[in-house]
Amino acid sequence: MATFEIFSKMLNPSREELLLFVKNYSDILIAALLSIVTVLLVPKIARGRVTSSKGSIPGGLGLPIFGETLSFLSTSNSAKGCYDFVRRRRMLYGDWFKTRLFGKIHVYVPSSEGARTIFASDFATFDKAYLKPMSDAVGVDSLLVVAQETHRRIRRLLSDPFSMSSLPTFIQKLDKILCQELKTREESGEKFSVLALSMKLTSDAMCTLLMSVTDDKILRMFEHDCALVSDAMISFPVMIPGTRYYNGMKARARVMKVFKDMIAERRSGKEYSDDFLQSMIERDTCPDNEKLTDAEIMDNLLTLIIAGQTTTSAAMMWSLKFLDENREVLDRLREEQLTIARARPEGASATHEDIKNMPYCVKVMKETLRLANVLVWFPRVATSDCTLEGFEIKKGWRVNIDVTRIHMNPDLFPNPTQFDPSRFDVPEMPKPYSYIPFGSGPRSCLGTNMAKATIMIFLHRVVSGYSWTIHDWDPSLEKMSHIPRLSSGLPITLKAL
Ligand code: HEM
Repeated sequence: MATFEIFSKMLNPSREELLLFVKNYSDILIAALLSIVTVLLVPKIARGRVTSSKGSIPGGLGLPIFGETLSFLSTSNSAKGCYDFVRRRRMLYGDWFKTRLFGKIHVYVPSSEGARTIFASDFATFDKAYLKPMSDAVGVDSLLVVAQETHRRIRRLLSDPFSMSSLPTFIQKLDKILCQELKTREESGEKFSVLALSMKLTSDAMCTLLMSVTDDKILRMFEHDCALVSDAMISFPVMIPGTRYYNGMKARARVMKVFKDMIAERRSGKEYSDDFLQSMIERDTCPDNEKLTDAEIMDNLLTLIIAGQTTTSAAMMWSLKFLDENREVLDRLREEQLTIARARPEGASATHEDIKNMPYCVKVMKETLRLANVLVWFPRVATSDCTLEGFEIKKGWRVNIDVTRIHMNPDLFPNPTQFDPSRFDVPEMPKPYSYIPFGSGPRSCLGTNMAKATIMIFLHRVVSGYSWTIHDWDPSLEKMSHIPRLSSGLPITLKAL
């Protein structure tokens, strides 16, 4: 193409090209625009670096109000992922640093001691705090964002489907879906993305467990729309068509409408299987503290699907990559898994009992979660002035437990970038709160047992049934994701053993 034509195309983009540009860069464009306006309106820009005096935390706060939001968004929009924003600042300021994002001062807490203090003071000195787009995505009645008293009630009522007693049924349902999906993919011989498969599996398993949804059209709608809502969690929260935030909020509205219709249908007297949604509806006549409002049911159904799907599916994807890179670990795991598979009658489901007999798989799962850090930090807000390890924290500051730093600290985990399940040969961790993939305390992960079981059943079926070939080794991370995931999704082909 002649140079003139190239320039002419750049200056006169097609409608599709413009839309694609807006979709990919809208958050950064909006943040850049707002930053420029601030620079013009505020006469003195306090760009100064805040240095460390005794008790104060070092860090650069950037522009007034917007702080380093632009840099955060642009790092999140790169192939290194949003945690690179933290990594770079740690190199500049040291382990403890502060920054300003979306108008709030954020402190990153890099130590297991700091994590312990925060977990122990959850609901007292600290409370949960999400960035605005995150709380908009899950809704004001979500377990993730409600205040202490409401949290206690909602958590108690949500706990049932995630108890140990519900696990055997969940494992059977998941195993059935998983076996079918793997068989279909192996038989087709075609390349597929592990991430896409694990997103589908976790979404379907959750929708079946919570609402007994089996209609494929509705399942695909949930999978698609919940992923859009999740994508909106890192975005600039303004309703401009074409942006991630806009698309996420529209998807949220569609999902809410389906939930509302399902609740109305069930109340109209249709018969339904015994599931979480039904158990909530049957509480209609209970006192207020023993039930959920419809808005609470809907926000929390969405929360559970998103919280369970994105985290667990990312861990499943990383587990296959780490195993492929560490063949001696894979061989040992396969030996264990084949013993279990061969002891089971032909065609029978994997069971909860099977999982209890997989000591090496437990270590592989734990090491995957340590190295993958699917939740890169855990956000809180200080509800009063306090100190953390001698550093002053002001009321209203965001305090992020930097679990990635803790899990990658060489003093706690020697040679931390190495995938080495044998670290977990010893039952005790090197220090309390040094291994916290599911958090701790009153806000710890509600789906811990389910997530562990899902990853282990996945590993069991893949490793004992198939070998795989990875078709793309590009280490780039997905852009604008709050969860580190390979942008390739890890494309593989399967071959039956
Ligand atoms: C590998 C998978 C998973 C990981 C690594 C993970 C991790 C976490 C962590 C670290 C927290 C606490 C965050 C904090 O303290 O700020 C959390 C909370 C939560 N998780 Fe998970 N999670 C996973 C899977 C699941 C699943 C399968 C579900 C259920 C469907 C789930 C539901 C929740 C909920 C509802 C909360 C909020 C609890 C509360 O605030 O009381 N998670 N998760």
